[in-house]
Amino acid sequence: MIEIKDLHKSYKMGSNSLHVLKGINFSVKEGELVAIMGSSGSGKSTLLNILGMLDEADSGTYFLDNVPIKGLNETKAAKYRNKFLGFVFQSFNLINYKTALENVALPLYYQRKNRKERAEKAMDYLSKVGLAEWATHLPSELSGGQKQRVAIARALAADPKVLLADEPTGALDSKTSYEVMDIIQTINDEGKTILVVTHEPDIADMCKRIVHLKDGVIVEDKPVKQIRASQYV
Ligand SMILES: Nc1ncnc2c1ncn2[C@@H]1O[C@H](COP(=O)(O)OP(=O)(O)OP(=O)(O)O)[C@@H](O)[C@H]1O
Repeated sequence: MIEIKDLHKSYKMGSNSLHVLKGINFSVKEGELVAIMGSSGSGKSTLLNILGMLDEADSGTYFLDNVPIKGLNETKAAKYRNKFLGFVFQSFNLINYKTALENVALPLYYQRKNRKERAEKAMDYLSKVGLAEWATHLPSELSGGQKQRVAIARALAADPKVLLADEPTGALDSKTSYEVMDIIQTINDEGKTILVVTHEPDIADMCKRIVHLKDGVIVEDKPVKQIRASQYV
């Protein structure tokens, strides 16, 4: 599904250059639930922005569903992004004047689904995250965890092949964080490929595999089960 090889990225700042990603290699198969973990400044967001086609690497290759991303022009890239990738952000990014249902229906509007289909599908996705009863509420009337669940339902409504979540629990207390991760696990159990960027080890632990980034290089890439087993020997 995702294959990246020898990815490098630097940021230019005046005459200086900050080398942030220093030769990243990894691949993600369909149906995986992967945490990209690392401390602040390790390069997680930079990597996620490249994976999300919001930014380009300086060198290296990135194949998404066997298509090389570098060769795409902007229009094609946008189409490809909308078709393949769904995003969930730390700050939810909901539209404040739209109800929960309308927020979830938005990608369906862009897919030119008719009104009835939009309402039905959006309701299905809201139900999936346990918020059917909150359909007519505005984001301001929802808790942080509920807002994130609406954001997840919205991302799913576009039926992306891969869900990219950037610190999805970063603005939530631990109990609510676990509830949101429970939903992410359920969606993954149903087959969705998901990448979760986090700096919190207990959130990474709720994924199936952890890619540990440190100073722009991958220092560990292992299934969670294997990491847990090695902790008990
Ligand atoms: N647009 C930019 N211009 C210049 N430097 C940047 C830019 N974006 C990020 N950086 C720098 O690149 C390094 C990696 O940043 P990045 O945001 O990828 O790390 P991160 O692991 O996601 O950190 P955090 O958890 O704090 O978000 C940091 O030193 C940051 O200051």
